[in-house]
Amino acid sequence: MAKINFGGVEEEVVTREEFPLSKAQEVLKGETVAVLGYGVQGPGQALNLKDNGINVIVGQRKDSKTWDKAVADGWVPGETLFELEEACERGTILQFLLSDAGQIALWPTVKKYLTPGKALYFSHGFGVTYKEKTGIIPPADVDVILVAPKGSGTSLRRLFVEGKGLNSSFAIHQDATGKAKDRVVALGIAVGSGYLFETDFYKEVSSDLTGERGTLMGAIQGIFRAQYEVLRANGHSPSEAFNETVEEATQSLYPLIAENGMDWMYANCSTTAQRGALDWMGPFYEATKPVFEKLYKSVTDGIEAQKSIDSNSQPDYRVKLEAELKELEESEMWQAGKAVRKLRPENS
Ligand SMILES: NC(=O)c1ccc[n+]([C@@H]2O[C@H](COP(=O)([O-])OP(=O)(O)OC[C@H]3O[C@@H](n4cnc5c(N)ncnc54)[C@H](O)[C@@H]3O)[C@@H](O)[C@H]2O)c1
Ligand SMILES: CC(C)(O)[C@@H](O)C(=O)O
Ligand SMILES: [Mg+2]
Ligand SMILES: [Mg+2]
Repeated sequence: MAKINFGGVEEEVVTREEFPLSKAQEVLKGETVAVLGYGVQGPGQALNLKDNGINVIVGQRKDSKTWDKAVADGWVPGETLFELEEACERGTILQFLLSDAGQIALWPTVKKYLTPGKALYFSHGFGVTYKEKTGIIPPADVDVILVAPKGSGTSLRRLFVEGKGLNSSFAIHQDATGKAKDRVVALGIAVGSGYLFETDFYKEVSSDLTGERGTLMGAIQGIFRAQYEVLRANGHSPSEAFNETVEEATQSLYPLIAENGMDWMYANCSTTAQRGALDWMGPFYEATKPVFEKLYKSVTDGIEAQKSIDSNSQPDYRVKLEAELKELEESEMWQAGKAVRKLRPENS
């Protein structure tokens, strides 16, 4: 583990320099990694593992769209693509990458194949942390490990192909074999992570549920919508409101933050903008901090997990989610966005 100073706080992390891919390949050479589920994380992790020379198979429900997607991605039925149950039998490391609600339904099947010495791998602390709600209680004689990429499986794959990597957290819930640390770090490197930082299942699930409901997804839509509506209500055109709210953020200013931090993005804007942003960051902070506190409490009280299980276990959960996404898509702001994207020079 490398000791790195993060803004004055020292953390031990794993980098690709100290744990190179060749070491990961060595650790995993006798293993069959079975990726169960081929939704968003499944393809990203499975394809990266395969391209990194790891022995990997995919388990998926036959006669499903995602089975066909797996075939289109090059997985071969009967060789590297199997029904879920057969993949569970063949795998020595079972990567449980069904949706969090789907994991509850498949758990009795997976459990049957968790013979001593195998490893059960998650990309979220959800199933194990909320065991009273999920029933996921692994047997004591298997390793229980986690690698949680900090981003979408789609980005995990895209960045890997570009020679980059998403950072991931890792955790060990159970070390039955004495090999859990090597196994989890090797998997973290082999799925295409940047650097790895250690956590535990509880901290992973509480931070992750907060982040996606907060700045990463929920808050960003809330704040974009609020500003867009104020501009529109005051007579600004959709073009002006969308460019000033979203397009400039994603195309110009956020990439500058990604490259060199907030101060550097500020420094590349006018002094007029800098003065105003420095004055207004306070009121926005004051207005939103209580919302983040409320959100974190809702997460740690288990309310967010319960809501997610209740709604995503319904037979028609996908149809309902799609209907809500459609509402977003059909809103004026995101319709304006569609028109703006079409007008980007690279798209016209
Ligand atoms: N989506 C992401 O990019 C992302 C990022 C980090 C961590 N994670 C975690 O990774 C895991 C997988 O997430 P995902 O978003 O890829 O999942 P997903 O919602 O895309 O579903 C994955 C697969 O589960 C299958 N599935 C759902 N219910 C099932 C059932 N009852 N029986 C059999 N198969 C079923 C679906 O067909 C699909 O192939 C979750 O624990 C999630 O929290 C996801
Ligand atoms: C990609 C995210 C939001 O980071 C992940 O946590 C998820 O649940 O999909
Ligand atoms: Mg999440
Ligand atoms: Mg996340």
